[in-house]
Amino acid sequence: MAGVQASTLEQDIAGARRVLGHRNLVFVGLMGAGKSAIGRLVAQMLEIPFVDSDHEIERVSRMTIAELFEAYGEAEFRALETRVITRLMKTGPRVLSTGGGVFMNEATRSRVLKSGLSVWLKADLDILWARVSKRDTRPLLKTANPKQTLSDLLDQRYPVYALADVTVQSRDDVKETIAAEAIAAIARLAGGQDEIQIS
Ligand SMILES: Nc1ncnc2c1ncn2[C@@H]1O[C@H](COP(=O)(O)OP(=O)(O)O)[C@@H](O)[C@H]1O
Ligand SMILES: O=C(O)C1=C[C@@H](OP(=O)(O)O)[C@@H](O)[C@H](O)C1
Ligand SMILES: [Mg+2]
Repeated sequence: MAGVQASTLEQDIAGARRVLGHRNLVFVGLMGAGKSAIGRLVAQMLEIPFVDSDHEIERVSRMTIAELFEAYGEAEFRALETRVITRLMKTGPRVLSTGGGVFMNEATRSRVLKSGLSVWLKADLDILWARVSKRDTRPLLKTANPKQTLSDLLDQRYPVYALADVTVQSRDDVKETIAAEAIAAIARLAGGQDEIQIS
């Protein structure tokens, strides 16, 4: 019944907000997983602020991600990304959707695991490819065989993304359903973890 589902969602929202406390909810995962789209939706549902690290980088640099890669190279982009995430992790709560490389940085990952709550949006290669191939905004995929590049990144990164606190399967279902699943998964952490304070 719709009423029962609605009240369950409301309970999950309240539960997730309690579990989160002052922490940031950090979405991690590969390009196309839906971190930006689902993160924004989850923030709306939890009624907490939303920040996308790529958008924040574009705002402070006044350049697009593609322009940054082009002008300064990946290393400089990563340095900027680390600075932005480090700053954002100091206050909360908010939903923070990261770029796919953020959680691969060991120091950043430790910071997120220590003071945030991380959700890995996990998706199969074909779903990721179907989504990212519609746009050419991702410089790492400007290769001779971008699907193979994505597949290689998946092999390298999935063992690391798996260190996130929660895993949610991102699939071809409406975004609201995936967002609700992420919220339910966070609510289920109640009692399972000590509150971690932001330092
Ligand atoms: N569950 C979904 N169903 C349909 N389209 C989706 C879903 N999740 C994400 N998308 C779309 O896929 C594309 C990539 O999503 P995005 O949020 O930018 O991923 P990421 O930030 O992880 O790279 C966007 O066009 C987004 O609207
Ligand atoms: O995986 C990566 O290393 C990257 C992912 C992108 O963000 P999305 O994961 O939001 O596409 C963006 O930060 C940049 O192109 C690099
Ligand atoms: Mg994104």
